[in-house]
Amino acid sequence: MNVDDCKRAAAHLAASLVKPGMVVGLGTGSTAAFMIERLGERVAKEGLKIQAIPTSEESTKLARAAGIPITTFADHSVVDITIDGADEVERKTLHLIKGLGAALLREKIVAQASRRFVVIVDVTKPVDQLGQRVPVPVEVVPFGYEATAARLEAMGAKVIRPRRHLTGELLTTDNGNRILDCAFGPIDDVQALAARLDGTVGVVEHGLFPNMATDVLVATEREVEQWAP
Ligand SMILES: O=C(CO)[C@H](O)[C@H](O)COP(=O)(O)O
Repeated sequence: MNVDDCKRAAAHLAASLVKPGMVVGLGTGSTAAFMIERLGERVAKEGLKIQAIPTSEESTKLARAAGIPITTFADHSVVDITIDGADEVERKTLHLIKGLGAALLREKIVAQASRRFVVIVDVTKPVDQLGQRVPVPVEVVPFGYEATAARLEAMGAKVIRPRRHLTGELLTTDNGNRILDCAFGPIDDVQALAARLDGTVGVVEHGLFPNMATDVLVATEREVEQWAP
């Protein structure tokens, strides 16, 4: 199995947890895309009746193309289940880094409103300590973002301003904000760092998701492991 096969296996298992009548949060990224495709098949073939709240414009497009009905928080304040990918999962705690696809703000709003938050990853994502492989993406308001970046650097981060692959422009989120990728290295106290980022002026939201996952499905070459906190 290659990485895409692993992502698909985790995505399909997660899609099987969705039951008729549920409001479903749809994550963003390549693993979530397999899950959206599978839910679309269930809607078309089994007549599965669900309503979905996507976490990005990209996932909204995929859901529409897959024939999944879309709803919003104006009609549903609680989401039954959200299924989303992650960039790192800390093995012991199941704390997450998310948002390298720039959708972290909507992802966190939807995850926080969910009864169940199922994270789907391939075997490359679990780590012993968050921050050991990837930076923490931080969504910041455009005004004064250079000053916010300096603030984050003073907190010990190496800050990278990601650009769009094709155009080279600075990345702008679906919410019109900027992303700063903040490499802190291995993070000893995830909740303390999350609190410091929460308290930083100019920061809208960050990609640390401590104590949020209710289930993590990790696809290895042989099976999909199911982890719970
Ligand atoms: O948080 C995310 C997007 O903001 C994604 O879930 C995360 O980047 C994982 O993506 P992929 O499944 O493509 O590896």
